[in-house]
Amino acid sequence: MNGAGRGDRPIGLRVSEVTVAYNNGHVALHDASFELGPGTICALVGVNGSGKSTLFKAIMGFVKPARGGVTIGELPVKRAHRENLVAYVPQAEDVDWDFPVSVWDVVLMGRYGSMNFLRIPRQADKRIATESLERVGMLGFKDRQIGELSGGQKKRVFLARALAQRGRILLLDEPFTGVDVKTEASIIELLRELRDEGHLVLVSTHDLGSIPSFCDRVVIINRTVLAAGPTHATFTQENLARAFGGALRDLHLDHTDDPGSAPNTYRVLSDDEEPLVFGADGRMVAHRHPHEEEAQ
Ligand SMILES: Nc1ncnc2c1ncn2[C@@H]1O[C@H](COP(=O)(O)OP(=O)(O)OP(=O)(O)O)[C@@H](O)[C@H]1O
Repeated sequence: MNGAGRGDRPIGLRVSEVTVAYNNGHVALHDASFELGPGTICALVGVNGSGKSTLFKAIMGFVKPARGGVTIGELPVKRAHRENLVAYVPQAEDVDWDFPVSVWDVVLMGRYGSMNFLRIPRQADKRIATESLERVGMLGFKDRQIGELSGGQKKRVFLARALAQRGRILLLDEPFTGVDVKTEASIIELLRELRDEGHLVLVSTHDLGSIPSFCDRVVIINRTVLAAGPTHATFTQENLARAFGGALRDLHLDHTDDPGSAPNTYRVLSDDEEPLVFGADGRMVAHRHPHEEEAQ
């Protein structure tokens, strides 16, 4: 473990004018800038191909920006990763599930950065791996091969690996894709606990409807940062329309049932998950249907 080192302190993240071009010349991100402090859950949203995974890869040091840079707790990326400050939960498609390895081995990998070159786990490593599996409700599966788990169970095991790493920053690439409602709720609960312990959690998701319920901040991207800030100010109809354009279903509801009151106009943006409902003033009413609001 890092003992009383930097790994136990609150750590923020700064992305400054990051431009990433792939070898084929495609510029996936240009001039992307935002800053996040510790004790925060931030959603990263954008259409397919908008550069979310590329941004994670730049933060992880897997791709090198052509311009700009990332600092993690004031440290450059390489140094921050040597100090185990960032844990990453990749998209399911980025993992080779046929690799013959048990759930226990996957979670112990989260401890590699703290082990010596022989990678023999100490009691403390085993204790942390056990606690991490317990925290995601997967301890009972510890001897299973990773390839034999369901999609949602695999996600929870990778989350346990990230927890075992004890990074102060957690990057989660689409953790809710293909998981059931109960698992999503338990992952969100865990992210809230981590936020309250001072972690910074950056989570990319297409599940727009759930964002206002658990994210303090939002970064909206489309090959650059379109908007970044507190959820209430950033997660607006206007910004979402800019980012998603025709990719979201957009309904207008004129709500004129009560002849005695002024008509309310609702606008519903939906990504086929929970709909987002905005009032006539463009402010979010709820992430539910207006008729549900009415029934309360
Ligand atoms: N290794 C690569 N080589 C070339 N182009 C790439 C590479 N990886 C990604 N891209 C391109 O960069 C752009 C951004 O991809 P990225 O995976 O970052 O998007 P994303 O926002 O994570 O998308 P999704 O929501 O579909 O996961 C896309 O146009 C993609 O085709």
